[in-house]
Amino acid sequence: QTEIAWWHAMGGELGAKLEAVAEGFNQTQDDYRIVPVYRGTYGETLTAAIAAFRASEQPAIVQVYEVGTGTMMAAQGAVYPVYQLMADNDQPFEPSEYLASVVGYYSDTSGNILSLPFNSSTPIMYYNKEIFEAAGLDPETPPATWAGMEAAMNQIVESGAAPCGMTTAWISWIHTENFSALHNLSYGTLENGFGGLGAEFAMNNEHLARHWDNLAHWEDEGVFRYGGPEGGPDAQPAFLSGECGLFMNSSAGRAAVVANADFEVGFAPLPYYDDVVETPMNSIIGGATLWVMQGRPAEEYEGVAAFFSYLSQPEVQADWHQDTGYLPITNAAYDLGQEQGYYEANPGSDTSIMQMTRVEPNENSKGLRFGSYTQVRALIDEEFEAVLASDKTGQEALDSLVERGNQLLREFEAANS
Ligand SMILES: O=P(O)(O)OC[C@H](O)CO
Repeated sequence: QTEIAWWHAMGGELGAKLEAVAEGFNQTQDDYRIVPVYRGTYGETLTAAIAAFRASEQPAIVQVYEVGTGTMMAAQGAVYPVYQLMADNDQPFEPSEYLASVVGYYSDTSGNILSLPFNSSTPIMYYNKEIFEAAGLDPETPPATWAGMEAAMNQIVESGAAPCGMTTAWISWIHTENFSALHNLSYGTLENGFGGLGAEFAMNNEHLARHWDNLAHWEDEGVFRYGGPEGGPDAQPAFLSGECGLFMNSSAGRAAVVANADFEVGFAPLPYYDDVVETPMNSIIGGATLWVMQGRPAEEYEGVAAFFSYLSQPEVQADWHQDTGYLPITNAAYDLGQEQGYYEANPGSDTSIMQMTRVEPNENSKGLRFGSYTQVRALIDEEFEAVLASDKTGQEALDSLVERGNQLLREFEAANS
């Protein structure tokens, strides 16, 4: 039996479900055994995979978050493109069967898909209906705008319904990148980096600056609680324990919410500033894809291709989507959920899909692709924390982010062209 290592970044409920998916494949045949290995956060997993490749100790499969795509695409020689892997191993693979917005994110300029869409998500809002009721808010009408959010946060705290109005995961992904997409604001030149390595950051606009200032102001007032850097590890516990009434997180936060919330949870699209856009754009995808690394024995690649075919089956995809809150990656998996009556039986389970597909994505909302973005994400957290500490205004922090981020982009461009 050939063992195939799969490095991943899924802890908690998601990790358990990922292991069940691998075991599901292992049970279907005897030739290969997928061995999942948890490597920490997305950032840590990507860094570990690159270091392992340099030391010739790379796994066959590594799960890389969406913002690592630019780095992986540039890592020629390290990556075995998925379209090629499937063709080399005679496994059928039809990109048009996958959701268009997901395929576009992970294809090269010739339209070839380079990594396997496995767990794509998009951020949504969760809220505690019991806290809403206790605060005198309508539990069936979550705030749609940031003005409504401010009023709801204040009412939750002032009424004594909970000590915290709102908390959030991912300042970078939700309150910087998706914020820009929803409000139809450019994040960077050259179509947010899709047009080539020469792109520059351009997110230092007054609207994002105001939003960062607002978050800092609400934190000062005690109605917003910062969840920490990168994924915001303190946010989900603060929501699940009933301390914060509203919570923004990946649609895949659904798994933990369903497993652990002992109150009724509402699901809603992300709020927007109605003086910036009349109606918000689509949100952008997050989550991760599976990249195959070069340099492993041929029999491992046969097994990887068979595993990827297994992962793409409608039943496997639909189960994973429904159990976790990740998007249904194939059209067939979404159709299957509809036939099963899943979305009707589970109100809010399609909030993510609706929000992502409500308008045709444009160059500000189809996503971003920049090199060295793991480091840029760390800069976003650092600059945002400087605003929280009142060391900088939102505008000063974003100007500094653009300058420091562009420095990283120029270094990345020089190293990869
Ligand atoms: O929590 P996930 O897996 O949906 O990922 C969130 C972000 O997209 C990571 O960049």
